[in-house]
Order: sequence, then C-alpha cells, then structure tokens
Amino acid sequence: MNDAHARLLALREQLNTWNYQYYVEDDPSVPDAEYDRCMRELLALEAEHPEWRDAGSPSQRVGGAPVSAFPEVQHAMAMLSLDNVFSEDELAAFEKRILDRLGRSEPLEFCCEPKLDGLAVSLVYEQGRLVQAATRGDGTTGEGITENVRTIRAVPLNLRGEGWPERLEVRGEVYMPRAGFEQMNERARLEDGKVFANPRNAAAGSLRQLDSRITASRPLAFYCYGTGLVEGQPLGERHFDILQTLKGWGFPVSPEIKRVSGREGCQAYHDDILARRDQLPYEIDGVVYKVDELALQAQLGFVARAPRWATAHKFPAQEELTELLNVEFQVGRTGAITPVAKLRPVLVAGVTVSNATLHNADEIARLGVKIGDTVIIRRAGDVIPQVVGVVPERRPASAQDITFPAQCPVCESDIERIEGEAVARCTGGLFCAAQRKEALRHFASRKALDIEGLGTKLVEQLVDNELVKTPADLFHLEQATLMGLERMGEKSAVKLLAAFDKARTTTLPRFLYALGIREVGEATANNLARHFLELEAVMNAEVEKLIEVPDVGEIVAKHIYYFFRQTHNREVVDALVTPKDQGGCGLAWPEMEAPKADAQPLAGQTWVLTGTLSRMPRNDAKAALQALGAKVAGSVSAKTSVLVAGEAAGSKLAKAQELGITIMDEDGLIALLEQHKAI
Ligand SMILES: NC(=O)c1ccc[n+]([C@@H]2O[C@H](COP(=O)([O-])OP(=O)(O)OC[C@H]3O[C@@H](n4cnc5c(N)ncnc54)[C@H](O)[C@@H]3O)[C@@H](O)[C@H]2O)c1
Ligand SMILES: [Zn+2]
Repeated sequence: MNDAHARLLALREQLNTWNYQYYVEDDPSVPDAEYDRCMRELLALEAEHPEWRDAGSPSQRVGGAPVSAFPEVQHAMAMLSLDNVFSEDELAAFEKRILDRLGRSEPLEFCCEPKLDGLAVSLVYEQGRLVQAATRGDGTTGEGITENVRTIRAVPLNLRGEGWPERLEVRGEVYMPRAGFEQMNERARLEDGKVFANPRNAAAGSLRQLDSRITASRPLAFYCYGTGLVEGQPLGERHFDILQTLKGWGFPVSPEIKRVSGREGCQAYHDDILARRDQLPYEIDGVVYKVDELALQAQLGFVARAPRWATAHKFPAQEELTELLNVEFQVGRTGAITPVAKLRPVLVAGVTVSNATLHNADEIARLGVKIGDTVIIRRAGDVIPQVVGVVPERRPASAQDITFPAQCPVCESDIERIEGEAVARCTGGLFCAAQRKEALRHFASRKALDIEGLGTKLVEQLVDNELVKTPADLFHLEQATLMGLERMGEKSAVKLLAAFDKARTTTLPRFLYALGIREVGEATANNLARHFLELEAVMNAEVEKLIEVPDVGEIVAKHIYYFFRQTHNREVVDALVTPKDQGGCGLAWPEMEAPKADAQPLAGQTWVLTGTLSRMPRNDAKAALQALGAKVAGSVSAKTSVLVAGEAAGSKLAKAQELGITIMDEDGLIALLEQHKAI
C-alpha cells in the first residue's frame, strides 16, 4: 500500500463519518466547503487510479442510511444527488460532455433553478391527495415522514384544478426561510434550546422529528422542482413546462426559475442569482441547470449517483474553517461588551474574514470554544460573520480557555453582568470613551438637561476633536473653541453657551435621568429623587435601600449601585455639581421637599397585589399605594406587610395565609385608598 492509497482510504473513512453526522444526525462537524474539498480530492484519486474504484465508496453513493425510527419507504424511482461545477470552465466542460454524448453542436435549452439549501423530499399523491412523504435516504430507501410533512403549510394536501394523474410523485426541497431560522435560534438561545448552525441543519432537524407537533412549530417551507414516477401520460415534454403545470395544481414553484439557451445563458443566470443571493429570503448554495427536453434527458441517462443531464453550479461557501487566534472584547456605545473572535484570515462567501462575533459569554460556553481551536465561521446575508461551531478533533494541546474580563478594556470600570441577562456591560457610562457620544447625546436630550443646539452632529464633532470627554467638559467650552468647529458661527456659539448656562439650573430628577444609568428612565429617576431627596443619598445607597424605591427592582438597583461605585463616574458627577467659583460646572437644582408624614401613611410597608381586581386596574391600585409611600412587590415573603387578594387569588394567597400576613380584599383596599384620598 502506498501513500496515495492510504490517503484514499482515509478520505473514504472521513467522508463516511461526515455523511453519518450530516444525513443521520443532522449535526455536521465540518462545513460543506471542507467536505467538498475532501470529496474532490477523493474523486481525483479515483480518477487517477481506476483500479481502486469501489461501488461502496462515498463518491458513488447518495446521502445516508435511513433511520429505523421512521418507516422505510422504497422509492419507485431512485432519488439521486447532483454533480457539481465550481467555475465557468467546469460549466463549459459540463456542456461539452452533454453535446458530445448527444452528437450535437448547437446550444441546448436549460431550465435554471436556485439550489435551495434544505432537504429533498418525495411526495406521493393518489387521486389528488397526499398519501406519502419520504426523505431521500440513501436514494433507494427513504424515511416515511408523512405526518411531519403534512404540517408544512406550503405542501398541498389536496391538489387543485384537474388533469392530474391517478398517482403522481412530486419532488422538491423542504427549507427554512432565513427570518424564521434567525427567530428560532434567538428563542432557543434564550430558552436554552437547540441552536442550529445554519438553516439547512435546522430544516433537516425539524423535518426528521419523531413528534410531528415539533415539526409543526418550526417555520418550514417548500419548493417543488421536479417529479418522480408519474402514472399514465407524461406531464409534458419539457421540464420547465411541467413545473408550470405543477404550479397550476397548487405546488409552490420558485419564481426564480428560468429557461435559457446554452452555457452562456446558464452563466448569466448564475451571475444574476449570485448578485442577489443576500436579498433572497432563503439560503441557496448555488443554482441548478437541467436539460429542458425530457427526450434528451432520457438519452443522457444517469451515472452512479447523479443524472448526466443536470448539474449544480455551486456558490462560494458561506461557512469556512479557520483558526481562532485570540478573543478581544469590544465595548458598544451603550456599554455592552461583545467578545470578538480574531481569526486567521479566511475567504468566506467571497470576502476575507478576520473578525467574527462570539455574541456573549453564554454563547462561548455553549460552543465550548477555546483559543487555538479550529472554528466554523459563517457569513450569510447582511448578518456579521459569526463563529457557529468548533471542530473538537482539531483542538491543539495548547488551546486556552477564553476568560471574560472583569474590567472594561476601554476605561477599566467594572463590568457588570446581571444574572439572567446574557449581555455584560461596562458600568463607566459617564467616563468610558466607547460610550462617550451616546452618553453626551443622552445628557443633552430634551427630557434630560435639554441643552438646545447640542445635537448628534455637534456631539460627534466635539468628541472626534477631543474637545469633550465627559458631560462636565461641556460646561468649560469657550466661545473661541466652539467657533473653530464646522458650521459654527459667532451667533450659534453664543447661543450654545447660553443653552449650557440655562441647563445649569435643573431638577434632581432630570439630573439623575441625564446620567444615563442603565434602565433608569424618567419615571425611575423621579422616584429616586422623591425617595432620597438628595443626590448624595442616591449615590451612597446600598442595593437594599435602593430596592425600597417604588418600581426599583433588584436589577435596576444593581445598575444604580454599580454605576455610583465607579470612581470615574463619581468624579464626573462631582465636577458637574461643584459650584463654578470652586472650578466646577455649577449644576444646581431646587431642594426636594420631603413629603409630609401624613401624606405617606404606608411608608416602610411592602404590599403585594394578587388575583383579579374588578373595580380598578391593577396598575392604578399599585400607583395609588406607591403614592401613599408603600412599596409594591411581586412576590410574598416574610417582609410582606399586606396582601391584597382579588378574585381567583392562588398560590400567593396560600403563602400569605401560611406566613400569617394581613390579607385584604378589594373592598378593603378601596376603602383604605378613599380614606387617604388616594383615589
Ligand atoms: N458538512 C458535512 O459534513 C457534509 C456531509 C455530507 C454532505 N454535505 C454537503 O452535501 C452535499 C452533498 O449532498 P447531496 O448529495 O444532497 O447533494 P447536493 O446537495 O449538492 O445536491 C443534490 C440536492 O440538491 C437539492 N436541490 C435543491 N434545489 C434543487 C433543484 N432545483 N433541483 C434539484 N435538486 C435540488 C436536492 O435536495 C438534492 O437532493 C455536499 O456537497 C456537501 O456540501 C456536507
Ligand atoms: Zn468602559
């Protein structure tokens, strides 16, 4: 045995393993491009050494063995695969082979079709009713998946019109449109469900479910592209015309199909579809050319695994393999930290990719990826390239874990990751250079400090020219500096300075809102101000104290707490409120008045509302209780003061009874609110 033979055997074994993962488990471990490279290498070796050919070689076989969980279906006519061409030259060779075989010289007509990336199915209709659906399987024997296919709305259960044969077999592709695929994965990520690498795996995995209710819940679609065994008269003489007939009977046929002449027509079709690839609502991995005349198809016949009269012209692969060199952490304009994979540059769908997103820490854990790994990169449509998989067999001994930083790589503030939230964030909102523009824009916005004339464009200029780093710098800008900016005359500079001056007098709620603390909107800022009365008190409050504020839950409390624990943020706040004569910005507001004691009769109490209230909306009841100083919580605990139980109150009522907590009905609540004039 020489090297070439050993290589041939290794390739066959490798391809068999990949076939099993792809066709049986719907879970490939390498991208198609890698599979195709190995297949081409095997084909080349087999062409060079006819003595090593073997009917059992993966180069001679279709698909994978059917899974026994489904009933076996014998195909009346084999379901074959397609040969491939990857270039204009190979397309020319394909045309020449056909013309030579037919002994012709003038160009032939071809039906051109998009090659949808899904799963081939055979649909059998008797008397116009769908009676059987099957996968391709190994080409001869497929899996009976009738119940699952019935759940796909695009597949007609009963044919329309008339003239269909007694028994008709139609073939086509079940696929998952891009949008449905993205949504399904997004949900799966949130709910810890199965995340699919690409729409083809998602379609295959969804169709080959033992429980057809699962299939029904998946966004599958179908396009028909041909027929299998047809009883009686042929449906037509030309493939394109037959597809039109099928369309008339209710089968969805791609609107992109086209009849063209010769390889030039094919190439033009290829170029047009490739240019529009990203705009199509589904994924395609190429186009298919089929000799249009059935009589010629019959003359050409088949080879082992594919017809001679058709070929697929493959597009550049959307998934490729490369090495993960490092991971960097980028800070977005709102502080979100995104791990970015630094890759050994690789060509994906025609573009060199050297960065790809890893989304977040959960995704890194889900992929189980390490630095040094061979990873699968996917670049499809307008979506930024992403790492969708790892090839575990190719992990080097030197592979290193990815560690999520605890400090922001831009400003070194703490990174906050709240339990239950996928995204980690930098807490240095007022100081972090990555968040600067967003922070300033928010600071100046109408509901914040309302600085007239300080719009997005001006913020960009001020930041890009490094004139302003934090909101405090705004109040030290000078007229001469402003006048040096684009489109800024003396008049507008003077006006802007006046606007800064005006903004110096504000209110505590506006000021708190302007700081841009995550999830602290206007209403929360208002509640914070009314509760704590002074800025200093908000800044120093512990999480437990913050939770006492109406509408502040644990997550928001933590956002506020972490924000004020960042030295840099505090420095900016100090600079803003330090009087002008002491070198500060001089922001100030009228003192907040403490609510009169009797206006807050429920201060310090925690109330819980449960069941249905029939006389007032629950939100109104909540607001009225808060106005009286109560905190309204969502769950009953030992700290609960009173539980208001409406109709059909359930577990919360039971728990309150168990804990011996005061229980009040709706009438009692309304009497109380009326007594305090809260409604
Ligand atoms: N990543 C892996 O591990 C792995 C393993 C096995 C196969 N694969 C991929 O699958 C390919 C081989 O699979 P295949 O045998 O299904 O061949 P194929 O996907 O290249 O072509 C045949 C299939 O194309 C589909 N098709 C879509 N539109 C069509 C149209 N208009 N007319 C006719 N057919 C149409 C049908 O499902 C048909 O069965 C490989 O080239 C490789 O890319 C990948
Ligand atoms: Zn930062």
